[in-house]
Amino acid sequence: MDPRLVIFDLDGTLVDSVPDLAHCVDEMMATLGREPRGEAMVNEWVGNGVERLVRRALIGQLEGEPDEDEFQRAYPLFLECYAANSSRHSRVYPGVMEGLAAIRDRGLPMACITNKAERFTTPLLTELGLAPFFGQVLAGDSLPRSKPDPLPLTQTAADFGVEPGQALMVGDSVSDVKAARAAGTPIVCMTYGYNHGRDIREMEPDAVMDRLDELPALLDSGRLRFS
Ligand SMILES: O=C(O)COP(=O)(O)O
Ligand SMILES: [Mg+2]
Repeated sequence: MDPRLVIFDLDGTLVDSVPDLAHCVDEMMATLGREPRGEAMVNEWVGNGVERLVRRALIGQLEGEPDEDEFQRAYPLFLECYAANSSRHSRVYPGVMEGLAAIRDRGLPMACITNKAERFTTPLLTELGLAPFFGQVLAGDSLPRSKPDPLPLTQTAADFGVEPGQALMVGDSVSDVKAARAAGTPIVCMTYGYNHGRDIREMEPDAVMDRLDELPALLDSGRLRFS
């Protein structure tokens, strides 16, 4: 049995966005007279929106808060850089276009839910040719609460006229798993994404995939259960 809606996360699931994010983190750090962080560290800090990424970059770790004055100087620097560079080096992962096309050809509606801010989400989806696949896109600042809160998932399901348990979420991080569990939506995760340096299998998604074009076979296997 197929889901009645498939919801995709963006960063780390569809798009490898770290090259552009790290470039702008490092530009920002240089302007502040500080050391660059580099792609490996930025990889661990993506997933809770660009504001949280900037805060993490300033303190050099996942948890904690930077000096507020420095954040107020830093954040506009990052935003300006990323507005001009959000899809310069970002690429869809191998298998993504094929996987999305296969789900579309199966007649299943698709939505995208990201914690990336709306002003960056829309251009990125458009420039990488992903926008036409999605009937709806919710960004990190589209609603009062974002993933790991279930609100974007329950809202999207309602907008498509289905129950959350009739949808499938495809993500890459603990925030996706928590949001999906809280919404009652089955969740499959990509093994290659960004999960703060942890293997996503630890969060026990319903299944994992190495490439998105494995999704049709996973649906055919009957391993996933929808209400
Ligand atoms: O932190 C981000 O901006 C990316 O978030 P996403 O993985 O929800 O797309
Ligand atoms: Mg993600």
